[in-house]
Amino acid sequence: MNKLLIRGATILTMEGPDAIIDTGEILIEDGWITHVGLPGSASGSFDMDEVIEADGQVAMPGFINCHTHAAMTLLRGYADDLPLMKWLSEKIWPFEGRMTGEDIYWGTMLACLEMIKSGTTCFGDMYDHMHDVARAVENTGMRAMLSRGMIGVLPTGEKALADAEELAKNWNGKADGRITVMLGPHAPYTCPPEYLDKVMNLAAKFKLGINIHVAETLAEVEEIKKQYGKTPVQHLDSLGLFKFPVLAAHCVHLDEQDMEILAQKAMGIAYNPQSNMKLASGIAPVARLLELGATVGIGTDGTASNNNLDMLEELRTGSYLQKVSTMNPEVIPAYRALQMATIDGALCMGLGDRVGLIKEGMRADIILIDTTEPHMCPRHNLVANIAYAANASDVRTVIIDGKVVMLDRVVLTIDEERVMYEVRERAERLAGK
Ligand SMILES: N[C@@H](CCSC[C@H]1O[C@@H](n2cnc3c(=O)[nH]cnc32)[C@H](O)[C@@H]1O)C(=O)O
Ligand SMILES: [Zn+2]
Repeated sequence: MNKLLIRGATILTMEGPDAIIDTGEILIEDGWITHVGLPGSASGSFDMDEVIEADGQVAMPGFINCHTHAAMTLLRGYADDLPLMKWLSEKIWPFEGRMTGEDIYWGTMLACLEMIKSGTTCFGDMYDHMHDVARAVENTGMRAMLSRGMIGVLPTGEKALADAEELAKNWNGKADGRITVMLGPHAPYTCPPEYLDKVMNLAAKFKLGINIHVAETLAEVEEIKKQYGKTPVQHLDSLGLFKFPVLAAHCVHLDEQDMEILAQKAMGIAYNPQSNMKLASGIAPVARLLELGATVGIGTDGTASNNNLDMLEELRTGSYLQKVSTMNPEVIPAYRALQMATIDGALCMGLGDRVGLIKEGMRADIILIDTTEPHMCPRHNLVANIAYAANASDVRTVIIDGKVVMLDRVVLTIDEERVMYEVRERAERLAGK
């Protein structure tokens, strides 16, 4: 058995606003959190394989980015300052059409590197060549929910379905259980009802959830209303999509009935504040969705529309944006924002029984954040300091599934130089330079 002890840290368990343990310790055995408590309370702490001294640091669950397209790091800074439909059809899709599986592998490696260095331990992905994405997840030690993006209106629509089936067969539950699979029909405007029927048949056959972009822009809502006489959410509901566990990304333009449907029937909603701001898609009515009882996680979306994968930045923007758009500073307080970026993100991807809390019986996805820098001083409120003041570079150490993947800012599973070299070369080639 492998035993890892973290001691000296202040533990922000995320089990509740008061569930904070000062200078506590966490025992991890074979990747499981088996003890969380006061100093000296871990039984048999003398026979550890590894001890991490974490004085001056906060231990909390790793961040969970519940909506991204990891390999889009290759497109970071390639096409900015455009609206969604023009951005996708004129810039992004032609570039993506030139990508190979190897490109996607290296793009995902860079994303994993960036995520680990900013404290993200788990991400939800939707892309192409998912076998290569899975390889990167396996090699870097990350945890991920993977879905093959499927665009039904393309000639490759049928192949995408076959790929999705392959992905489920080959990778669901693999990489020591760190990889799970969902189906990824891209959006209602790219997947007509007959195509979504096929997706639902696959979901039933393989017992998979569905990851889909919904109601991202006003243009989408108008188009779907014109075609089907219903809002995107009500259209999907009438097709029976919500009989399956659905993770709905964006959900920016909703009416009250849409919000009730999502609150009652969706497994989760991925809120992507920075992407929605940058593409000027709009502001998702998250404060209202939460009032109605919806589960909302936070996503960065891909780095072509963000342009980074920094979850601390994202949760802060997400909270501030709701405050200003409702003109109510009380909505999404600091602790709520941290919940959305951890346990609620896990729930959105069906992983809430496994990760998102520091609690006995959960897998150990834990980050250690330094609190000794000037911008974290004084400590009136630790939660506010983390949610509103911490930087990605304050994340010192990252543990995923009980394995130390970054120790004191050195990523142990990835050759940083090599990854950046590969991505630079490939990005240039893909851009046609
Ligand atoms: N090219 C694939 C599908 C890729 S799925 C994921 C797609 O979502 C695209 N994407 C990224 N961000 C967004 C967004 O915010 N809204 C809609 N699509 C997005 C992304 O560029 C990518 O093309 C095929 O052969 O069917
Ligand atoms: Zn997306």
